[in-house]
Amino acid sequence: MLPEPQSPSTHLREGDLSDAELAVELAGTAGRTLLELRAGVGNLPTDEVKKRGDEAAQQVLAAGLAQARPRDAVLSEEAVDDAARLDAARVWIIDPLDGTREYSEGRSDWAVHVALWEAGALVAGAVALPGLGTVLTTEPAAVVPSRDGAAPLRMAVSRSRPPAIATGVAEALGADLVAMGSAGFKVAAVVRGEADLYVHGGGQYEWDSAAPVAVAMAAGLHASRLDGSPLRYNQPDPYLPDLVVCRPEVAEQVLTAIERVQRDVQ
Ligand SMILES: Nc1ncnc2c1ncn2[C@@H]1O[C@H](COP(=O)(O)O)[C@@H](OP(=O)(O)O)[C@H]1O
Ligand SMILES: [Mg+2]
Repeated sequence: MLPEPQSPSTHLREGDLSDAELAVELAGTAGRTLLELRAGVGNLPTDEVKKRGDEAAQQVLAAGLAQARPRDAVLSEEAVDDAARLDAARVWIIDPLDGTREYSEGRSDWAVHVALWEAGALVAGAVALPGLGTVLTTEPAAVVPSRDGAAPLRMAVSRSRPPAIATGVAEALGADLVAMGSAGFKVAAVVRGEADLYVHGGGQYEWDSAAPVAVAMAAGLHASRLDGSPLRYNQPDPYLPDLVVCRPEVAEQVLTAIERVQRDVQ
């Protein structure tokens, strides 16, 4: 039996939960709502399932944030961007349904992202993985399992639009490619020890990576742009087209491989 979709408004009050606890609560609630919705859609066209999923999850997160953090700004994939966020001290960066395609296909590789940016840094976040029945968060941080250093690296990439750079980097590292949907699910695969790195280029937005990167960095993983520079959030243009998340012990090797492959294709 799936849990009843809850309206967070029934019990969320300002100050009841820490920021990380709130992120977990909201991402988990949106995830359960999405599972319930999908179980009840029958054979609706996939575009309609995507639309309903995006809307339902947005509604849960927006209502919960308005209730529990009424003074904070929000940047969401599913809402009109309000420039007031650029002057706000605290901004929630949310992707109500990441991996919309996979969700609509009945797969489990999709996620709900809730992150908090405060004064220049990601300070709290949660990534719900409803298909796996789990939520990763920043506090308590996830514990990344150890890996067999002799085994080939496993590199998570987009299953529907793998970036041009992916194959070259995998070859340079002798890595096996593991294709899956959703930026959050791929970062979570590295956190969960199912993959060792995630490389993306060619297009994405702040909401696709903010919560996953918050969770990954809290767990001690490396996260940066492909050129090794820091990922910056709450920028005027939320386009943030590339990133790499990997185990810290392979970060230097991975960044060197990316640099070499990018130089070769130029
Ligand atoms: N080239 C690109 N341009 C813009 N967004 C991209 C992109 N490649 C991936 N994304 C976004 O990143 C998320 C993960 O994609 P993928 O599964 O291909 O790795 C998806 O988010 P949404 O599902 O929230 O739209 C997708 O839209
Ligand atoms: Mg997304």
